[in-house]
Amino acid sequence: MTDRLTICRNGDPIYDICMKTSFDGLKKETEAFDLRDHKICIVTDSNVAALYLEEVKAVLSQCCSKISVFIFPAGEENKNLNTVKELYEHLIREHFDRKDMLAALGGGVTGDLCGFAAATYLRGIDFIQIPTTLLSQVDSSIGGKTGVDFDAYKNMVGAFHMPRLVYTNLEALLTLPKEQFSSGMGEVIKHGLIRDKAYYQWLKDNHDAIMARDLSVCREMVFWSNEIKKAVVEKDPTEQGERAYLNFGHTLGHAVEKLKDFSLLHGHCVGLGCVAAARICRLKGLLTWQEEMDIRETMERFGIPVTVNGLSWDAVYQATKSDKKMDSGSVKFILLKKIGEAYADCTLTEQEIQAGFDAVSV
Ligand SMILES: NC(=O)c1ccc[n+]([C@@H]2O[C@H](COP(=O)([O-])OP(=O)(O)OC[C@H]3O[C@@H](n4cnc5c(N)ncnc54)[C@H](O)[C@@H]3O)[C@@H](O)[C@H]2O)c1
Ligand SMILES: O=C(O)C(=O)C[C@@H](O)[C@H](O)[C@H](O)COP(=O)(O)O
Ligand SMILES: [Zn+2]
Repeated sequence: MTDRLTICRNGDPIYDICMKTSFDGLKKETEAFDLRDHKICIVTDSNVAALYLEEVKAVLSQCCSKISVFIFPAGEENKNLNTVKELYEHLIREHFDRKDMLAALGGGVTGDLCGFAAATYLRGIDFIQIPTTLLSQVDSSIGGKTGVDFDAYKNMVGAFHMPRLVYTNLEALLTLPKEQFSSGMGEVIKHGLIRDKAYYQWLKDNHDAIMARDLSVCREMVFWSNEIKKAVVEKDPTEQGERAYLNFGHTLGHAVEKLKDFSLLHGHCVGLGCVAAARICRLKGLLTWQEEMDIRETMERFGIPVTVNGLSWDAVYQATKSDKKMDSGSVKFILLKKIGEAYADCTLTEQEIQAGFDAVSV
């Protein structure tokens, strides 16, 4: 199996996704950018810094004249404009110019935040993604969506800004806490549900090896998810249409994430949102009862909570309507025509959406 995918636009290559089992190959990949007279700022969070910063710094310093480091406290609650402001201040202090580069070393929080700073600092500088969580390896590092939360509204401020490279070290999965691994599985299962029934089946068949983090099976999984995301974002890079399918599970998921003050993980909220959406699909006659239950049980088997407590429907509905996915006043909801095929529905009534929420609310 090849260890590389290339993201293209109109048939022209834009950037590569490399899947390796160490950070060593970063040297060769970044040499291509000829940074001998330029600087790189590694942006990372406090947890990842303790694990991987020194190793990555040592590799990058072989092909770049100066390495600078910006470390912020880990957690979704820091994916905001305050942290971006601190990063801008750091870059100004360190005299970063348009030819210098940022490197996002970490999970989706780091990638989204660093990518947004790269999109806006000096009207845009280059950045690379070095994703270290399952979620960031399968989803957030690819496709150029960058941004931060604003007033706890998810990704309310952002930009499309493509990385120059995505360098995935699968071995980083081995240090990931269990709940973070299962959070990534929420997005992985989503990929199967919206686009590829065979992938969904393969995930169920390989449950034990995946949860044991067998790296050869994880590699196949990351590759398969990357292929799905590549196909979607190449066709619709700025979400004019089909890219919205990647938002399956997110409409209610984002509302829960916000209302729970980010105490629940993103991928878990997405999984919960997929279970709620599956109920709506079943009530609309698109999925059978068995299929709805299969989706619920699959999420549970991969460690994703399928219930949430303490949320009122009114609060959830208000938060849902304040998310970005509104279309001329209606909530744009992603549903499944069948397992493996998504579509966007702007006609759901409040009662239909509430029936979905009832499937997960306790
Ligand atoms: N841009 C996109 O297309 C996109 C797609 C999906 C999700 N997202 C965003 O991604 C974010 C979630 O990303 P995430 O789940 O990676 O969260 P995260 O970045 O907060 O990482 C999760 C936790 O794991 C730690 N960590 C990271 N790598 C580790 C490793 N190898 N070993 C041990 N610990 C490690 C981090 O320090 C953090 O505490 C959300 O903000 C979500 O909105 C963006
Ligand atoms: O890449 C996309 O497009 C996605 O929708 C992937 C999602 O998993 C991700 O959480 C994304 O950030 C959500 O999109 P948003 O526009 O609602 O922020
Ligand atoms: Zn997501």
